[in-house]
Amino acid sequence: MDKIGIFGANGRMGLALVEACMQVNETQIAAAAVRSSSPLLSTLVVNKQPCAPKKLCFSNEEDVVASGANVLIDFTLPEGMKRHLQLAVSQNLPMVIGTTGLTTDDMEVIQQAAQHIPIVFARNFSVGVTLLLDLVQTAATKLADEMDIEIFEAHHRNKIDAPSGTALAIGEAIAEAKGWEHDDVARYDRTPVEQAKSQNEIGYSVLRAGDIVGEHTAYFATMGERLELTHKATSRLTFASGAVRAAKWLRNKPNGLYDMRDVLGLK
Ligand SMILES: NC(=O)C1=CN([C@@H]2O[C@H](COP(=O)(O)OP(=O)(O)OC[C@H]3O[C@@H](n4cnc5c(N)ncnc54)[C@H](OP(=O)(O)O)[C@@H]3O)[C@@H](O)[C@H]2O)C=CC1
Ligand SMILES: O=C(O)C1=N[C@H](C(=O)O)C[C@H](O)C1
Repeated sequence: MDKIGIFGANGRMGLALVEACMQVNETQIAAAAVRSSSPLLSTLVVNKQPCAPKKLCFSNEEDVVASGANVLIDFTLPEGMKRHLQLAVSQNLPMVIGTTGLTTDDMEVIQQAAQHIPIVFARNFSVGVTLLLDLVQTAATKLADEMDIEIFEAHHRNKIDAPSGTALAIGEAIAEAKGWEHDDVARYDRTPVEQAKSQNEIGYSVLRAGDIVGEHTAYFATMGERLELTHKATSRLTFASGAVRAAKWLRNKPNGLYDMRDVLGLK
C-alpha cells in the first residue's frame, strides 16, 4: 500500500493531490500537512470543521513522519520545499517535488539530497508537457537554423513565479538540442535596449490572468511560416494525478534524481 504524505495540503495543488490520491487504488493519504502556524491544523480536509476520529484532518508537518507515510509529495514554495526535503532525507523517505521558482542553488540542494533518497522532480507532471519536451527538441534540431524561437506561457492571477517552471524546462530542452547554454540565450525582457530579434536567443513572455490553469506555446518562426507547439492544461488534477503516479513509481527505486520521462518510460 502506498501511504502518501502531502505537504502544502491546503494549497491549490495540495487539494488536487488529496483528490487524486482518493481516485487511485492501493493508495492512502497518510498525512495532509500544513504549516505549524496554520489555523487549519486539526480541522477536516473536506470542510474545515473540527477534526473527527477516522477522518482526514490537516496535520503538522512534523506529524508526517509519525503518520507512517512511505512517500512524500511537495508542491509548496522553495523555502518550504527545502525544509520538507531535509525531513525526507532524515527519515530516508522518497519524495516527489513539483515546486517551481527554484534557483540554481535550490536545484543543487535537490541533487545533493538525491544521493541519499530517490526523488522525482518535474516542473510539469502532465503527460502532454512531458511529450512536448521531446517535440520541441525535434523541432529545434530539424528546423533551419534561422528560426526565431519564442516561448509564451499563461497562468492564473495567483501564480508568483515567472516565467513558469514549465516554460523554462521547454527553453532548456531547446537550448540543449541546439547545443546552447540556456542562461546565455534566455531573453526575459525586451524593454531596456532597442535591438532586433536574434536567431540565437530564446525569448520568454508571460501572461497572468483569471483562473488559467496553465498554457505553454513554443514558437519556431521564419519568413512565410510559423510552427507553434502548444499544451493547455484545463484541470490541476492532471498535474496531481501525474505526481501520484510518480510517487507510486518511485517507491523502492534506487537513490537518484528522476523526472517524468523516467516515470512514463520515455527515456
Ligand atoms: N510541477 C507541476 O506539475 C506543478 C507545479 N506547481 C507548483 O506548485 C507550487 C504550488 O502551487 P499552488 O498549489 O498553486 O500554490 P498555493 O499557493 O495554492 O499553495 C502553496 C502551498 O504551499 C504552502 N507553503 C508555502 N510556503 C510554505 C513554507 N515555507 N512552508 C510550508 N508550506 C508552505 C502554502 O501554505 P499556506 O496555505 O499556509 O500559505 C500552501 O498550502 C508552485 O511552485 C507551482 O508553480 C503547480 C502546479 C503544477
Ligand atoms: O503554478 C502553477 O499553477 C503551475 N506551475 C507549474 C509551472 O510553473 O510550470 C506547472 C503548471 O503550468 C501550473
